[in-house]
Amino acid sequence: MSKPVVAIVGRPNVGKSTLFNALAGEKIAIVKDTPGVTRDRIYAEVNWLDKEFTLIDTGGIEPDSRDVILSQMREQAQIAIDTADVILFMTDVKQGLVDSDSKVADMLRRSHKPVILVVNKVDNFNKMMPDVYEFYNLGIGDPVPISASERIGIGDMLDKVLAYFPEGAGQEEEDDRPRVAIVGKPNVGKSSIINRLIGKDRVIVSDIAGTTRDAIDTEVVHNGKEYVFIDTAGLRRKNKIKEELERYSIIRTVTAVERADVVLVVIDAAEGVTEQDAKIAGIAHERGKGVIIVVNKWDAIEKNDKTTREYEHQIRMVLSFLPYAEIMYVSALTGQRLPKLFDMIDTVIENQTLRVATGVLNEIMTEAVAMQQPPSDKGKRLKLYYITQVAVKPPTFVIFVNDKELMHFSYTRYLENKIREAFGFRGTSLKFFIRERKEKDK
Ligand SMILES: Nc1nc2c(ncn2[C@@H]2O[C@H](COP(=O)(O)OP(=O)(O)OP(=O)(O)O)[C@@H](O)[C@H]2O)c(=O)[nH]1
Ligand SMILES: Nc1nc2c(ncn2[C@@H]2O[C@H](COP(=O)(O)OP(=O)(O)OP(=O)(O)O)[C@@H](O)[C@H]2O)c(=O)[nH]1
Repeated sequence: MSKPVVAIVGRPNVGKSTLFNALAGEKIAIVKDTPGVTRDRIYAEVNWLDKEFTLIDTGGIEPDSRDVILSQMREQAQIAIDTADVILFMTDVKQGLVDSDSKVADMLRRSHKPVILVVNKVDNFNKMMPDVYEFYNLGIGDPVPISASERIGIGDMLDKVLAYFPEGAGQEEEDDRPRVAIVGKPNVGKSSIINRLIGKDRVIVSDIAGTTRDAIDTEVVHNGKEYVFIDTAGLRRKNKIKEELERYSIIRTVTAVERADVVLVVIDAAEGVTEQDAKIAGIAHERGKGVIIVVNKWDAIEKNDKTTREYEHQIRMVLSFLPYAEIMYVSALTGQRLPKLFDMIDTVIENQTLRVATGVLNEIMTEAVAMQQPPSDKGKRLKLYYITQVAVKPPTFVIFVNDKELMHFSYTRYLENKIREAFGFRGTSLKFFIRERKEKDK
């Protein structure tokens, strides 16, 4: 079972961003070299009483008239219904009950999704409770008073959220079939790839960006082995302003990537690799998933003996945070190299779950330290005592040192390269935690 998704829906100015920040806290600061992904606070990881969930903010557009507000709220609510396990429907005790609140409440009620009615800006519970009762009129359950800015009532609200999580949420899936998410900008050929892999036309593929349908999990059998493809093609919501479409596409990508072992980041060869591709790839990287960059429409470009190298160079530059990612050049149109994708997926999954024995790791570390002296500062030199692998998916290592401050990013990167030289780990990120240990308890 993957991490549950909680979505916030509500009118402008009710305090969604404030609650988002209160819940996400510092955790939203993500790896610095991943471009753009969370700067605009579309989603964050939240940890409450040892339960983890992904929080998404479905809103964020400045509305200018009543009609626009309502239509945007419907849109937000629809995104929440499509993607979330629990919906936080946020209202504002100061604005009181508004017509659009009732309309959205009707929509949420019909969806049969768990909804928690949050009444914000109740900065003083004693004085303001009578105003909160008015919200019972929405008919979607008990209003939960909070003050996002004063951080009152948030714990009780989160308890209610957690109560809706399915048993075992956030834990390892029993199903051990490889799960592969196909992500990428509109029109790069996601649907076409999956149709080719399945061998029949499953969905309508069209020339207009954003015209297909919602994500579907598809089972594909290759050489007698089952795979589950999670595909985000078809941002079928038309006539959207660019920002909104992008927000929606990021939410969809996040929720698909969350459920996957390996992510195929599809790029259009004819367009080349763009910043938007980097944003999407960054989501897979942040989450420590296996990553294969699939350069599609390889049939559509003119090639000579340098083309592949030039493409690779370009990709490595724009996606510099993903040096470990595998790259494949395919064509959904002709089927070129698509069957090879399965071998690549198998390899990446093996690498994601590879465990290296502690003895071997420490040999590598000792040798690496002998070859390149660890950094020092003010006469104090970094000492590395011990390394051990503590987790897989992604492979995660803990290094015990004398002083954390002395462990430079570049030295960690150097050790990572040494480990990769020995074991490859192609297609997967590696995580490192640095812990201090006093010399005497070594
Ligand atoms: N008194 C009070 N004000 C709050 C509270 N929470 C948020 N606000 C204020 O309400 C205003 C709107 O808050 P935001 O968090 O930006 O609201 P939002 O829903 O994200 O707004 P949009 O981005 O327009 O959708 C800000 O001025 C906040 O300071 C609260 O608990 N009490
Ligand atoms: N030449 C060429 N065209 C392709 C290839 N793959 C897809 N296309 C075309 O690219 C367009 C978009 O393909 P889709 O599969 O709908 O793309 P998508 O990524 O699923 O798009 P959305 O549903 O908008 O997210 C269609 O016109 C396809 O025929 C390919 O390998 N070569």
